[in-house]
Amino acid sequence: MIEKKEEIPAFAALSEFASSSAGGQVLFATDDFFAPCENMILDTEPVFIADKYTEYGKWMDGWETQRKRIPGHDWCIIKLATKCVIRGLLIDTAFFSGNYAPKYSIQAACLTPEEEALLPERDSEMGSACTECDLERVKQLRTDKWEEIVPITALRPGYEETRMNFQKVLCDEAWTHIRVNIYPDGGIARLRVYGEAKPELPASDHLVDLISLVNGGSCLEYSNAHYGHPRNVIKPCKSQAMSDGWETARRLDRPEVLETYDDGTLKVSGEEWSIFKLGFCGRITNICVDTAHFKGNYPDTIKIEGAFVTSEWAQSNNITWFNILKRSKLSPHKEHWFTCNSDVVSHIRVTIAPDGGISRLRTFGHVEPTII
Ligand SMILES: NC(=O)NC(NC(N)=O)C(=O)[O-]
Repeated sequence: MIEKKEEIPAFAALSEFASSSAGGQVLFATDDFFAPCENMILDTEPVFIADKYTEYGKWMDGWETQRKRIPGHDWCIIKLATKCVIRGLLIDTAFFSGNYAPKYSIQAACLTPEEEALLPERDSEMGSACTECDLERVKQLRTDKWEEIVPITALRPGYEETRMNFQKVLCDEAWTHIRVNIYPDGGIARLRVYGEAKPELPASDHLVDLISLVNGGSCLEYSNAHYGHPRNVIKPCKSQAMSDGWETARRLDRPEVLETYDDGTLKVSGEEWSIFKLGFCGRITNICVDTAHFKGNYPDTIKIEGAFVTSEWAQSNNITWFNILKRSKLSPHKEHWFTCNSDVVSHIRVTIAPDGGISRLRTFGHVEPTII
């Protein structure tokens, strides 16, 4: 019998707001005995190392609490990368077989910085559990602020065919924090929160990165994402590895030199592109293209165009693009800063030639407040 592979739900293609590279952060956990809660938001794929043990027990690549011998359950608070509407979740129990959390629920809230400051300082040491005094401080966060967005739901163990626990969320409110409850205890390898950013409108005299994930930017289309998806380049932090950037496959038509550019350099045939919707419409004045970690595989050149599109995005073929950054040479493992003076744009198209990888792209500008 051929086993049916589980389908990945459509919401998993949306922006992701819990992982640490997106800017997610663990603020509180009741227990980090076997493995700290921060592991749950790591960007890397979880791994299992059979003979790796710590002084507390088996080393696990996830969040794992101790076996509870008293009433209650374990839980943690995660600050999301930005205020967002949550459309779905992934609770990956990879490699937690006899020790996965059997049930979970999710609550969400919009917390102010003052409320966040009520939380005790985070101690992410393995072997630790929160104190009564910590719990008292957390209780000051009013419980009426927390809305249940996923009721108590069973999880499946971390075997290859059952580890991916996807959960659709039906709620149109926007949240800044979530509380992950596990019943009564156990382990979760990774948590992902998918949705749409709903950031506050920045003041018009502030220079903001209009394309940033945390300001609501998103990737709409691309020609090639063989080694890394272009949505990575709009994450707020500096990338930590080549895998956390946009990297295309090598173009097979690449060795054919077609023409010479005005500056005398040779143009190698082929190009790859990606298209982004900006979080806010605005005029771009400063661009940063970071090729960090791309050394033998940085693109030869980059070109950036913009468009102002008021209707719902359908397809890129009938869009009129205008130039924002003319074709510019890139170099390995470096931030490249450019100044420009664009008209108001809502979308940008990035063209790299002939292929290769970039780790981050920043498009700083002023929000055009009349056209949001
Ligand atoms: N073999 C285990 O994983 N045991 C325990 N967990 C760890 N990490 O040692 C447990 O059962 O909770």
